This record gives sequence, structure tokens and C-alpha cells, in this order.
Amino acid sequence: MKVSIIGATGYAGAELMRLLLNHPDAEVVHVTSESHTNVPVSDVYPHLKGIYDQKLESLSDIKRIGADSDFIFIGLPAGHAMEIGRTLADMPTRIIDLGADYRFHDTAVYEEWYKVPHTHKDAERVYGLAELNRSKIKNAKIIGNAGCYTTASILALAPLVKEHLVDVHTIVIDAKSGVSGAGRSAKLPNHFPELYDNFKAYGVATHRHTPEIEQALTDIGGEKVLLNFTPHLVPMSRGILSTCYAQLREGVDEAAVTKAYHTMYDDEYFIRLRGLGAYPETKYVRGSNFCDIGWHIDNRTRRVIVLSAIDNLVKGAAGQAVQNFNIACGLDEKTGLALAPVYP
Ligand SMILES: NC(=O)C1=CN([C@@H]2O[C@H](COP(=O)(O)OP(=O)(O)OC[C@H]3O[C@@H](n4cnc5c(N)ncnc54)[C@H](OP(=O)(O)O)[C@@H]3O)[C@@H](O)[C@H]2O)C=CC1
Ligand SMILES: CC(=O)N[C@@H](CCC(=O)OP(=O)(O)O)C(=O)O
Repeated sequence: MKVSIIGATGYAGAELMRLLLNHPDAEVVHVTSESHTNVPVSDVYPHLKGIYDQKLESLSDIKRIGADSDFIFIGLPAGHAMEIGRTLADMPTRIIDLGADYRFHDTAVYEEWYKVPHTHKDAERVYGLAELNRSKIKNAKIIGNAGCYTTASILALAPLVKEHLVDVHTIVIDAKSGVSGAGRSAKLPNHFPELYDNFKAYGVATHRHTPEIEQALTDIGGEKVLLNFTPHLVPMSRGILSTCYAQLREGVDEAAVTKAYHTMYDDEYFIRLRGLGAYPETKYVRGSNFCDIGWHIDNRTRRVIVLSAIDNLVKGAAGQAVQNFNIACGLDEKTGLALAPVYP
């Protein structure tokens, strides 16, 4: 398969290159950047020297790049992928967007939270969270790859919501991310003295991943979900730990909770059930496509507390995109992704 990466100079793009260059069924034919056009990508990312020295191109010629690619992976800020999707709409090229443009069923929700008009409302698109949407991803023209905090949080809560074990109006998600989640461009809150030896929340009650998590959990349980989501920035480069709380429905016990996780995930290679009482850590998944999940029950408050850990750049972005690519190509989902985490 010939694949191209739009926005290859971003962190998600760089991680896509790492994974796709090692993928036995993918050939990376075009990589783009507007700020480093005509420069070898290995000048921007010296860790790729001698492995991939392809010159970066501008996306101004996206039709030619599209015509030369079976798949286009897009790693641009929100609001840019839909223009590409529209331009390539009549071509056979398939699109995997790592941003948010194609994640919502209702583009009005996107417009409300992302504050930009949606310009490709009638796009044939599917939500790209493999464990939930495999059959639709298989033949999709456009895959809206799930977000990073959202992947960790949805996977943690899905079995509880699916089996109706919790009151869906009581869900609280407290998530922590490494700073690569914010992208490569310089921003004051991510400047070393602001970040190092510090721990801070942001986006309280306003973060854009809130409606995405609500949409997926509503789809799974069939009951409208409204929840609280609070993200935090941690002074590490990669990783997300999501701590999710919900009130158990009457009569639900430890055994029912544990059974729900095993029923949903026992056959999922990338979900590692660490079990009741376990403490997943970001370091146990670093550089890999795994999502580790552990659950706890507080019998005093009748709350279930679920912990999930992912690498934001892998299962939260590029790895998930490659998993979706594998499904869309009819390949084994693990192709190019059977990587042990980097430890320590
Ligand atoms: N980082 C993460 O953990 C995750 C990121 N994502 C999503 O992936 C996408 C990329 O994120 P990330 O890699 O972190 O972002 P970065 O900021 O690191 O990279 C952004 C990329 O987009 C390009 N770009 C920026 N502005 C424009 C523009 N106006 N027109 C064309 N190209 C532009 C940049 O290229 P250049 O400046 O060289 O032209 C660069 O290649 C986003 O939608 C993000 O939400 C999803 C999940 C996790
Ligand atoms: C730490 C940090 O800043 N994280 C980003 C995560 C969002 C992101 O990268 O976008 P996706 O929606 O494509 O996952 C943020 O909070 O905006």
C-alpha cells in the first residue's frame, strides 16, 4: 500500500513515520510540511537519518499526492483535514485523519466545541476506535481516528456502560497527559520552567474531548451520557493515565464488573486487562499500542474506579491510525504494531 503523511513534521506525523517505515505492507511515498518544504525530513527529525531521508513537500499539490497514494494519513491541527477530505472526495484514496474533523456524527457538535464551521458535512466517515467500530472501519472512505484522552477514557468505561453496570450521569474522568499531547509548536504553558516540577489542570468543564467521550459512550450504552472530564498536564513527554469514576447501579458487585471487562476485551490484543485492584502505569505502555486497564471498587461509596494507561502518540494517535489502516486493508490488526513497550 502506498501511504502519505500530511503534517509529517508534527509529533503525530513523526510517530506515524516511525511505525509506517517498519510496516511490512506500507510504503511511505509522500510526507508534507509547509514550514520545511523541500527539506529532507531527517533534517527536521535527525532520529530518522539514514532510515528515511525523503524530502518534505507542500500539501498545495494534494491532488497529485492523493492520486499517488492508497491511503493518506493526516496529522494537521483541527480544521484542516476537512479541506483535504473535500478535495479528495471523488478519488479512491482513503483517509485516516488523526485530528477531530471527522470524529463527530453531528457536525453541529464539532462546530460548537471547535469553533470553526464544518466544511465537509456530508462526508462518509466513521469513528476510528478499532475495538468499538471494527466492522465500519473496514470499508470506510474516511476514518476519524479517536483522540488521545478519549481513547484511554472510552476504553476504560465501555464495558461498564455496555453492561449497564453504572449510572451514566455520575461519570467523572480525571486524566493526566504528557506534554507531547500538545504538539510540537512552542507554547508558553509548555515551556520548560512552566512545566517542569509542576502539575496543573486545564480545560475544566470545557475540554473538547468531553463531547467525543460522551458520543462514544452514548453509542455503546444507548443512554445519553453527560460527564465531567478534567485533563491535567504532567511533566513527562509521553503517556496518559485516565482515572474514571462512576456510581455502581444497585446490586452490581465486583464479579459483575470483572466479568464485563473480560467479556468485552478478552480477545482484544491491544487491551491488557491488569485486573481488579491493579495499577496501570504509563511506563508499562510507553512506545506501544497497548491500553492497560485496572479496576477498583470502593464498597463504602459504591463507586467503581477504573484506571487506564496509553501512550498518547501510539494508541492515542499514530498506533491507533495504523491499527485502523490494518483493518481497512484486511490485514492482521497487529501488523507493524506488535511492539513491546520501551521500559524503563
Ligand atoms: N500529539 C498527540 O498526542 C495527539 C495528536 N492528535 C492530533 O493529531 C494532529 C496533529 O497533532 P500533533 O502532531 O501533536 O501537532 P503538531 O503541532 O506537532 O504538528 C502539526 C502539524 O501540522 C502542520 N501544520 C500546522 N499548521 C498548519 C497549517 N495551517 N496548514 C498546514 N499544515 C499545518 C505542521 O507542519 P509545518 O508547521 O511543518 O507546516 C505539523 O506537521 C492534531 O489534529 C491533533 O489533535 C491526536 C491524538 C494525539
Ligand atoms: C496535553 C495536551 O495539550 N493535549 C491535547 C490533547 C488533544 C489532542 O492532541 O488532540 P486530539 O483531539 O486529536 O487527541 C489537548 O488537551 O488539547
